[in-house]
Amino acid sequence: MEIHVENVSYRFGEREVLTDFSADIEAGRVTALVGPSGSGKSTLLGGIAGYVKSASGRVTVSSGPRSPREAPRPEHIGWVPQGANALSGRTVLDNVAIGVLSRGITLREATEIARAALDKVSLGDRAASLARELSGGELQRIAFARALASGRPIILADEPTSSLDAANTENIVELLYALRSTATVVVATHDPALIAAAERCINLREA
Ligand SMILES: Nc1ncnc2c1ncn2[C@@H]1O[C@H](COP(=O)(O)OP(=O)(O)OP(=O)(O)O)[C@@H](O)[C@H]1O
Repeated sequence: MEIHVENVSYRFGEREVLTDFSADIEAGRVTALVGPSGSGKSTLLGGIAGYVKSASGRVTVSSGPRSPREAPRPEHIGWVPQGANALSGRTVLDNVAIGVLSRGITLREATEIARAALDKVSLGDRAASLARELSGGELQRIAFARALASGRPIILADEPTSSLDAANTENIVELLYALRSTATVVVATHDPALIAAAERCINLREA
């Protein structure tokens, strides 16, 4: 799915963020939103997700260049929160299946989808572990597995490697590359390793 950001400005009280900002984000590659602290990376992710409303301009999504544009809906967006965000006393499998169940499918189907997503993030062998037994890097991968299992066409991740070491960062980069064949992947980041790996960087300060 493509994302179209057209002349948006966001306003928080007196403060304006991203004045008259535009960008088109294509499907099929990893896009990084970069820029100094406070430049509006998280705000723009929230705008794409549809929960931060712009003061002017609009954000729309479409399934291709010639397809009609529409406002992003919750069912378009897989949101990957930053850092540890799992139910610590539940298994890794439960943590992923819980999100899938909200689609109204059977427990058995949800479990199968969750297992496939865990395999894709290389956590298949930890499915029965309790989330509290996992490392920070593994917890971040659970968050990606949830977004993946949701089957949503846009995956948004805010600073997904901010608390990770080099090896775990490399795992996340590989994961982003794997995800981009089925979803449009956008990350907000300061991490030089992730910026170097991204196929496109949108610099919010220069825009
Ligand atoms: N809900 C809010 N209420 C008031 N101000 C806000 C709100 N959300 C964001 N801001 C302000 O908007 C500006 C941009 O914030 P945002 O979090 O988007 O920046 P960022 O580029 O993601 O920063 P960082 O790299 O530090 O995470 C900041 O000055 C911030 O204080």
